[in-house]
Amino acid sequence: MGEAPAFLVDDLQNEPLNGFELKSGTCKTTTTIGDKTYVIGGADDGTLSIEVRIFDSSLGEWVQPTVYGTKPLLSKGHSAVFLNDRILILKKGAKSDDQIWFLEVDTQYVRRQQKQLGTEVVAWSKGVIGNVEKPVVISGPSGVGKGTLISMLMKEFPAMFGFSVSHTTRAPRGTEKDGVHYHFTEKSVMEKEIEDGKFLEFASVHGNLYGTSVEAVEVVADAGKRCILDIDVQGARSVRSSSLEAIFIFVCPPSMEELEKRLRDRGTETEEQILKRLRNAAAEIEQGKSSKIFDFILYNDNLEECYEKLKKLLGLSGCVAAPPKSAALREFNLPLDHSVSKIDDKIIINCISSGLEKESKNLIMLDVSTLKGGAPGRTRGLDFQAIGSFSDGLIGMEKLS
Ligand SMILES: Nc1ncnc2c1ncn2[C@@H]1O[C@H](COP(=O)(O)OP(=O)(O)OP(=O)(O)O)[C@@H](O)[C@H]1O
Ligand SMILES: Nc1nc2c(ncn2[C@@H]2O[C@H](COP(=O)(O)O)[C@@H](O)[C@H]2O)c(=O)[nH]1
Repeated sequence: MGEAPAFLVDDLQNEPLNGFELKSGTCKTTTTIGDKTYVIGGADDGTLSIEVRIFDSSLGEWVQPTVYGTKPLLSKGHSAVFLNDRILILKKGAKSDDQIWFLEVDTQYVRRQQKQLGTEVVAWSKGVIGNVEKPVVISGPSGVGKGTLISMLMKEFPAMFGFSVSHTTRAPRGTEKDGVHYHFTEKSVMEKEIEDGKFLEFASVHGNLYGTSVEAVEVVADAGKRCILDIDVQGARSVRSSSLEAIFIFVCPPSMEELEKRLRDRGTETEEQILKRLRNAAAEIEQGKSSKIFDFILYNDNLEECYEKLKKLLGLSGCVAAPPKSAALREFNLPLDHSVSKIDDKIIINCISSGLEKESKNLIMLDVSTLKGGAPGRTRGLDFQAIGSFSDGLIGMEKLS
């Protein structure tokens, strides 16, 4: 709660239109939803990110919400459009991969956090152009061959898949590199980051802490790739109940004897660790097979055959490795001078650019009808089209991609 700067209260009383910048010239917008007015923009304390304050007219008070997610950096202004449960923010003069953001105000994720904290919560999620396929979660007991199968997939389809690099408190094995195989982390540091809400899931596995940070998944989505997560059953259960829609695959060994042989032959664990991992394997296999977490169960007996089955269920059988249809790589430059309107699930952006002799206008349509994901990760499924350009009365139709 707090005192509102006088000019903001004046602005709020005098500004009838949602989504447009306030007259105070501070690059703030207001969006009113019911009793609440969300004031979004640069804070007056010199912070570099876009801040959010809420004026609750039923209480006549300002509320400082708890803000989840990475905050977008300030730009030269933005437009704001309310879409059912979130506010679309279009940043002016930002780089093409930093223009579209969502401030979630009433999504399932936000409601859950609000219930837990008992305070007002909002959450930021960056928008990703295009429809990257659902992430793939692969689980199974230690030594079953998850890492081997994932390496084969990434080698054959390097442009299609990206690995979610987990955090762990265990020590690196001989050839493992920090930031590539894992982010090797101190327990106290990881525990603090978990407390700060930076992890999508985490679990204590074979005596160490492992976890998937929100950032690990976002980095892969930003590169326009399909994310692969190699996590244990507890982690898979947490992801299943999160807002990350994924395909869940459980890998089983042909027998416990073969699992033990693989673990021993790998030669990366001490005898004590091998025994611990084998003890845990029985329970993991039991849960993997019986719980409703997994969409598919794969038996990794013959490696090549198992790999072919994995490709088949990912829709890659007979597929020639090709670059993904990654719309995230498309350029979309939002000029400083534009106006925004909303028709159903379509956002119409009217871009005005002045040349030496004449002014030309471009109409861009941003389709938000098939949004997927969202906080605590990226919002996918955005598409945009140039629906017209006109100068001197000439109108042209063109698809941007
Ligand atoms: N189908 C298979 N037949 C025989 N050996 C296999 C097969 N699949 C994997 N392996 C071997 O088994 C060992 C364990 O495989 P891998 O490291 O991929 O297991 P993992 O499930 O990723 O284990 P962890 O969970 O401990 O990381 C490796 O030495 C690998 O080469
Ligand atoms: N819940 C999570 N489990 C994870 C994560 N990263 C890895 N793992 C699982 O841990 C075991 C052991 O891995 P190892 O590299 O020490 O052999 C294995 O089952 C992995 O699937 C994670 O981020 N979260």
